[in-house]
Formats: sequence, C-alpha cells, structure tokens
Amino acid sequence: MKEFWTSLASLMGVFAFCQSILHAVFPAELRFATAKLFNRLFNCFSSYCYFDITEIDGVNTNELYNAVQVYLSSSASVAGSRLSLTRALNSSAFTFGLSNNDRLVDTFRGATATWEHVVTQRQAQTFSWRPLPDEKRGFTLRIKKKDKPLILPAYLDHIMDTANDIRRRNQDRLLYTNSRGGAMDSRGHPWESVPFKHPSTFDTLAMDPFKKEEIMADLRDFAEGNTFYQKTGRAWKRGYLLYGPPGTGKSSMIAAMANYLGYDIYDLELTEVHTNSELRKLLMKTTSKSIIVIEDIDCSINLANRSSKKPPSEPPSDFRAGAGPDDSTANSITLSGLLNFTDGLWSCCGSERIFVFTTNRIEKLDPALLRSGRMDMHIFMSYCSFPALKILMKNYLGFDDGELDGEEEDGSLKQLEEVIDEADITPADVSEVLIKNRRREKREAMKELLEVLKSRVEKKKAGRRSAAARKKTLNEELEEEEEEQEKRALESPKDGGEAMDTCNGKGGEKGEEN
Ligand SMILES: Nc1ncnc2c1ncn2[C@@H]1O[C@H](COP(=O)(O)OP(=O)(O)OP(=O)(O)O)[C@@H](O)[C@H]1O
Ligand SMILES: [Mg+2]
Repeated sequence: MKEFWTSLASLMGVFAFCQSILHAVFPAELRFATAKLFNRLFNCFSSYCYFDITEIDGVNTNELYNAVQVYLSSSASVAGSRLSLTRALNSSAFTFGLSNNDRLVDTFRGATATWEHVVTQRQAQTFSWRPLPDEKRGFTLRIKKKDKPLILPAYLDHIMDTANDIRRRNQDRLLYTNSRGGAMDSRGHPWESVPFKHPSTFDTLAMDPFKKEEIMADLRDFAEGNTFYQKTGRAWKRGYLLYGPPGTGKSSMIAAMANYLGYDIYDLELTEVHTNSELRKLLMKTTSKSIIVIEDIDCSINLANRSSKKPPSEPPSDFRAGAGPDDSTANSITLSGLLNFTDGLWSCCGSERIFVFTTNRIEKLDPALLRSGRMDMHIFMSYCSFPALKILMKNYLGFDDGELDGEEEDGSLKQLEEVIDEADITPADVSEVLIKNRRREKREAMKELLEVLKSRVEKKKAGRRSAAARKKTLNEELEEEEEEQEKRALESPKDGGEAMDTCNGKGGEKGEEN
C-alpha cells in the first residue's frame, strides 16, 4: 500500500513538472487554441450535443432559464439527491432546484435529456452599462445527437407550458412594482416583485351581476383567443378603463381579474418613470399573461399637454409615434409615450397582456387614450346598487342566496332596496358599516345599515334644501340690487347717460361734434 502511494506521488510530481514546462514553452494563446481544437474534435466524435441556457442573454433576462428552473423543480423534488430548496417571502410554495453544478435526468418522448445547473463566478466586471451579478448561472442540456430533430423544439415548448402550468397551480401570482423608477437591478430587472395575495374575486366583487358576467365573458374570450388574434392580425392584448368615484371597487376589480385569469400584475407607478424610453424598457421587461396597471391615470401624467402645444389645424406632433416635441427633451414622460406604451409596436413585444387604467375623473382624459384598441372596454364602477348590496351582505354577514331572495318578515330588505340608490353610498362605505356590525345578528346589522342609509338620504335632502335656500337668497339679493340700480338710474338720468357714452367711447366724439 505504501508503495502505491509513493508511486502515485511521483506520478503527480512528473505531471506537475510537464505542466510547468508546457506553460513555459507554449504561450497562452497556443494553449487556448489547442484546447479549442481538442474541444472541436471531441464534439465531432461525441454522440451528444449540448445547449447552454444562460440566465442573462446579453442584456435581457432569458425567460427559458426561469422556465427550466420551474420545470425542473417538479422533477427535482422526486429524482434529485442534493437539492436547493427555496421559499420566496410570503409565498405559499416551496421550490426545489438543482444545486450548483448538479445534474438531473429527464425523459421526453423516449429520449433522455440531462440537465446540469452550471454556476461560475464572474471573473472580472467587464464593461457594462449596468452592474452584472457576481455569479454566472445557466443550465446545460445534453441530448443525443440523433434525438435532436425528434424532440426539439417540442421539448422546449413542453417546458414552457409545464412551467406556466406549475406557476398557475401554485396560485402564486406576483405583484410587480417599479419603485426604482426605470432603473435595473444587477440581473437586469427593473421590476421588484412580491407574491400577490389579494383575496378579491368576481364572487366577492359587489356590482351589477349582468355587467360582471359581461366582463368575465370578455376576459375569457381574451384568454382563449390566441388563434382569433393570430387570424385577424391583431396584437394579443386588451385594454380596460375602470372609472368611478373613490371606493367603488376599481382596485378590487383588478385583483379579481388577476385571480380569475391567473395573471401577474405589473403596477406601474408612472410618476417614478422619467422618460419615454424608460417606460418602453419597463414594458419590454413585462412577461406574457400579465395585467399592466396604471392607477389614477389622470393624476400620473399631464394629459392635457398634447393638444395645448399646437394650433388645432396642425396635427399635434405627439401623435407621431415617439416623435413628439416632448420626446426630444427626453426628460419627461409624455402622453405620446404612454400611447406608444399601450398601442405602439413595442406593446406587442409580448403577448396575452391586459392594460388596465383607472381614474376618478374620466372627463379629464384625452380622447386618444380612450379609443377602441387602447381601451377596449370602459367600465363604470358605480355607487352601490341593490344587487351589489346583496353581494356585500353575503360577504360580510354570511347571508345565502335563499335568504336574500325569498320572503322576509320585517321588510328591511325591501326598505334597503328603496333607499340604496338615493343614498349614493360607495361599496367601500357599505363594507365599513357591515364590518363594524358583523358580530351582531344578521337582521340587526341590516337594520343598522338601513339607519345609516336613511340618515345619508336625509342629509342629502337637507343639503339640497339648504342649497336651494341659498340659491333663493342669492337670487333675491341680486334682484334687490338690480332694483336699486334701476332706481338710481331713474333718479339721475343725465349723469347715467353721459357715463354710458363715456364708457362706449362716444362721449368725446359727441363733445367734439357739439
Ligand atoms: N365593488 C366592490 N365590491 C367589493 N368590495 C368593494 C367594492 N368596492 C369597494 N370595496 C371595498 O372597499 C375597499 C376599497 O375599494 P377599492 O380600493 O377597490 O376602491 P377604488 O375604486 O379602487 O378606490 P380609489 O379610487 O380610491 O382607488 C376595498 O378594500 C373593498 O373591500
Ligand atoms: Mg384604487
């Protein structure tokens, strides 16, 4: 045994000596070229081919890398022996992953695919317009050369589809924000994400059931409309404008849409974006199957800037894609930038995307923003109607359908129906009353709500009365003043006439004539 170790040590010594000779005799370029040549020869004679799927592809994040990670996480949990295990903050699911430089074997249509997770340290920070991460990550796929035409690109499609399914099944929607403005992190993401856990659904959303059904059907049509959009040559996107007073459920509707379709939400804070090109970059970094939201659009951007710059006869230059005068200043985001964002060629850089804008004051928006194709559906979120009220009572007080549709002894439901429209109360305000009274007996809570509604109606009536009274007093005062003026004019007709003439500029002429 001792002899074995001695000979091994001397062998290694010889090897090290040869290596140092090689280094001394051959320059680095030659060594590199030789290694490349060997590599080529090896590839020629090898029966395998290799695909590198890097995390960052040039400047963009490689969507396939993320998909492979999710895809392998499902099989890794079963087959892997050494796995990385992660759980994102507030996430409900654990994610298994291949540890650094570990391998996993997968099969597809009878062919074997070997995946390796390759993580290497970045040597030195090469010149880049943004800092790159310290590690280079990627997957290497190894398949037999003969299997290549058999499984590619179907295998990759299968990976993308499975990854999307897994994401949807995990029910982990993501809510992205651009709190850093348009600046990117080291992995090239301008968006920060948190798991999206909003419990609002179309079941809990209080609004007219017919309108709700119409919106749901529209969303379904959209999500299943891949072939339709392809056939008609339209970009696969749709715009919804939600408008109405504060507290009528616009944000809740967006959450319900995301939960219904299983889409992620990109909550775009427009005030954090400084230029149109930043806006475009943000758009490029959104993924398919997502809802891009701009809340309170009227407050986010000066929407009047477009038409006010040019005389009406001249077409406003902001109409031209990305070539408005404000674009050239490059320091502000303009309406044209926003229109391009939703409707320009860049808006089609992904597919299956929904744009949702919300506003409290639709009349302040530029008509160009509202036209079909940009905002295909305008949804008015109104004050609480009776059908909406019934949904809220089910949500908060635990009523079921039968209880609210059948006969009732005390008639409070009927009374609620009579006053609700006149009360002009938002679902948010109704919710508040119901939350406060949710521990009481259902009928008691209803009565309390009825009292609140009645007192609002009374207040409104009183307000109307006092406004009418104020108007009356104002009219009376005006009339009195007019009478007073007439009286004064009658008392001194000559003075008044001269004064009038002077005002009209005729007094001087008269004087000259005389
Ligand atoms: N239509 C609705 N259905 C169910 N709940 C609602 C509805 N409208 C409001 N609410 C309740 O009121 C709260 C505020 O609603 P939400 O934020 O959706 O209103 P909004 O219209 O977006 O208001 P704002 O214009 O101020 O942003 C929600 O948390 C929700 O509980
Ligand atoms: Mg809102």
